[in-house]
Amino acid sequence: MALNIGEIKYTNILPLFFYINKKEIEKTGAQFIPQVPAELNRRMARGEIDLGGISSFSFGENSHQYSLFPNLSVSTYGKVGSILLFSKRKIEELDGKSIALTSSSATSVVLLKVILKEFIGVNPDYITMTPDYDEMLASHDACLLIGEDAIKGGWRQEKDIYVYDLGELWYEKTGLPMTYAVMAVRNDAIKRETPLLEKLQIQMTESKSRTKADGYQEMIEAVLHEHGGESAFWTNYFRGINYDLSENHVKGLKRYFELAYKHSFIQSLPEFTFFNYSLQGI
Ligand SMILES: C=C(O[C@@H]1C=C(C(=O)O)C=C[C@H]1O)C(=O)O
Repeated sequence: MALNIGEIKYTNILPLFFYINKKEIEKTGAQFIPQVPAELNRRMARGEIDLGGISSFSFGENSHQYSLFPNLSVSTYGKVGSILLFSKRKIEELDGKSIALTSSSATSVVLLKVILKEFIGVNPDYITMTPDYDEMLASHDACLLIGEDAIKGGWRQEKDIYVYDLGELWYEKTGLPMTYAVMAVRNDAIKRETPLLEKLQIQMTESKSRTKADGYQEMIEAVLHEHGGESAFWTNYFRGINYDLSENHVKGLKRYFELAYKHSFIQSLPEFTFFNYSLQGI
């Protein structure tokens, strides 16, 4: 059985995939599956995807079956720019109000709930919706969007709408980085496909360094073509994201899972197991 590889279809993870030699990988029969995180999470839990950029929350829910690619993630120390709560009211005034949550996310949905419950002390009602800024705000007091849905919502700069960046709120409250996505592999695939997984690990790690080395400029040409916007915006966006998974990132994730557990958003605390840790420095 060839390897199925999940690729988050938002731009935030692109630095880890941009320079992968997909043709070479696909020659083995492997395929890349671009999808929103929530769909990749589901397919990976069912065993239809073997390796994927997935929501860190979903890793936490299935950690006994997954291992992490070392030193790869989508994280920030503070502002992320693409995980945004758009609200008609100040965040402190959302108690008892209704918040529409994007159906594409897992990490950020729980991050929002944790922040509101633990740090702000409000209890809104939540409803999950297909991401659509106008429809969500037409019938709810606030909405949570991620990825390009959030970025494009931010570009609207609507007065009367408060915009909260969850990465920034998390950092203010905890002083820790937040990791939104990890590169996880199913343990059953490791036994079957070790050499190909090592090749992917090396290529992703190299893609991370190479995109960073030119300030993401070659990659941004492709992003501009697909999404528009200003080159300076994207440069600032990718420079604000941190693609490592250091001990400090794991500390941030552990804090996140402890709070999620405290408020019953997750059933148990995850274990962190790594694939091929010895290659982490490359
Ligand atoms: C930075 C982002 O990180 C993401 C957020 C995720 C989530 O909330 O589950 C999952 C993967 C990442 O794509 C983003 O989508 O904007």
